[in-house]
Amino acid sequence: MGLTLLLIIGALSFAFFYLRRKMNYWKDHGIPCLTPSYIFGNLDGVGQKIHFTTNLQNIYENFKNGNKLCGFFFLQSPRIMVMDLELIKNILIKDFNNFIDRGVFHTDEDPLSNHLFAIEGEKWRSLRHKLSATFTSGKMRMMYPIIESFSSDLVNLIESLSSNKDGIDVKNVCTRFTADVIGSCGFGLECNAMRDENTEMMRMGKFFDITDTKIRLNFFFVNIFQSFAKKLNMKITPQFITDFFLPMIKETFEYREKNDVNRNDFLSLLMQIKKYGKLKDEEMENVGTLTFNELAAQAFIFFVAGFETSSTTMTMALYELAYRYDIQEKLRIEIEEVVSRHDGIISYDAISEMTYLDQVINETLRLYSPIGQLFRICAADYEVDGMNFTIDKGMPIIIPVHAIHHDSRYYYDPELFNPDRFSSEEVKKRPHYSFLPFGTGPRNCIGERFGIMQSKLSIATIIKNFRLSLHEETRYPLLMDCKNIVVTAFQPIMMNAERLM
Ligand code: HEM
Repeated sequence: MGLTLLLIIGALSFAFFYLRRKMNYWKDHGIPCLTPSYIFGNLDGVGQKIHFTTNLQNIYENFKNGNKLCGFFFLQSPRIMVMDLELIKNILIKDFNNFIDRGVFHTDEDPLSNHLFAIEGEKWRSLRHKLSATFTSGKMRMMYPIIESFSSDLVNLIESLSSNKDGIDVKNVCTRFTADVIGSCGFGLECNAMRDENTEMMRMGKFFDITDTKIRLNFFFVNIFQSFAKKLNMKITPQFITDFFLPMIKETFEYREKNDVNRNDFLSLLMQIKKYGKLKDEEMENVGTLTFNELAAQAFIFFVAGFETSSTTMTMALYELAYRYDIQEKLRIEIEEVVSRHDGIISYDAISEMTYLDQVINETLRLYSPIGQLFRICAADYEVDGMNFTIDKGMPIIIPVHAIHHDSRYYYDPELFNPDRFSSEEVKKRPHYSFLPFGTGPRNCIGERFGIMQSKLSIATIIKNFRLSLHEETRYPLLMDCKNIVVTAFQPIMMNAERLM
């Protein structure tokens, strides 16, 4: 009995001193850090009372003045938050070769996990090189008619819902539009989500809406304890997603190969790279072919990365426009004017000329960045310019995009939705790298053009055809859902839409 008690006391003391030493990491390095708790580090209340992004913003606000970076603890693991814009530039661009990877979990046992967002080093570089050709402005122009073909369904859907006395659930509408667009441009599928919201694609889209506790815990576990999770043969992609996507991509792929089908979508472009190591009719070097699993993982990431981000951007822009009649009216005047010069059609050239719409979207992305932070891993010890401090090899780095976008040093009255901040004169007054909704540098968002094109077309279509206002039960500002990893409102955003003739 006495020995057992002694052993327990010994083990507890060891754990205590081990943790205390660990949690002194930043203090020992002379780097500012909020006092962490031994169990949750600096994540106390995250996912319960506070969103991860807001938590980072609080840390940022504590240390932003006079510090290039600060430390924090992700549970017991030390991480760095970089706040200085020059240092951000160095990490994302100048010294990119030392910060290529994000440290996202992926494994060969989970074929859909080996996608561009997660893979590392030279493998990433080679794949990115291959895929870049699928996102040029020429390719966007080519895909535009596919997206445009959904405009009439969008108008019909809103019109059919507009008599609902509880208003229109705007997130639901935007998600259904995005499911149809991405299903079609990604996989050549007719999802019909705008005609029937219970389609499989909509159910799959909920994958990123990580409020399901089991999916959420698995997601965090595999990412935090990566080697352990690999030893346990764990996967990041839920089985029901793999069971849906892999056969669907395989079936479409085999059908197209057999029947020599060529369509202006991502799958066709990926199939060309798979077969020829390049796009078929283009003068470009052979960049090496893809395996079927590599192709499937890329088609899948286009869906995951494009789905929630684009529908959130559309939703939040419409929410702000419904609240701010003056901005909505100014935007409508621009849309009418530009469209009248393009035979009444919201064509690719027409949306390219809508500069105020660009400003509205940029301001939405500033205020509600769907991805609130960027991640990088330090590949080799890195001396920080102008500081007597070296970032250790393997250290995870976070760039707090949301906090920078809400920093009053860069954006006066930061909580106010004001698209005028993005006029070319105002943009020139701000420092570079104070606006990073798509990241920057060689590992920025590859789908930026597609995300913007889709958001612009849908917003222009809605504002041209409807006058929006918030339903009386929709609050302003919104209460955000702290459980979700992306920016999502806690309650549905309900709106009224009056048809314009
Ligand atoms: C408004 C819409 C979107 C936003 C705000 C957004 C934002 C981002 C951000 C912040 C990153 C990380 C960049 C970095 O670490 O520097 C990223 C990466 C990525 N995004 Fe997007 N994204 C959007 C739409 C899309 C779309 C439509 C697609 C695909 C069709 C896409 C595909 C990707 C991929 C594949 C990556 C990983 C790139 C790499 O690691 O090389 N995104 N996105």
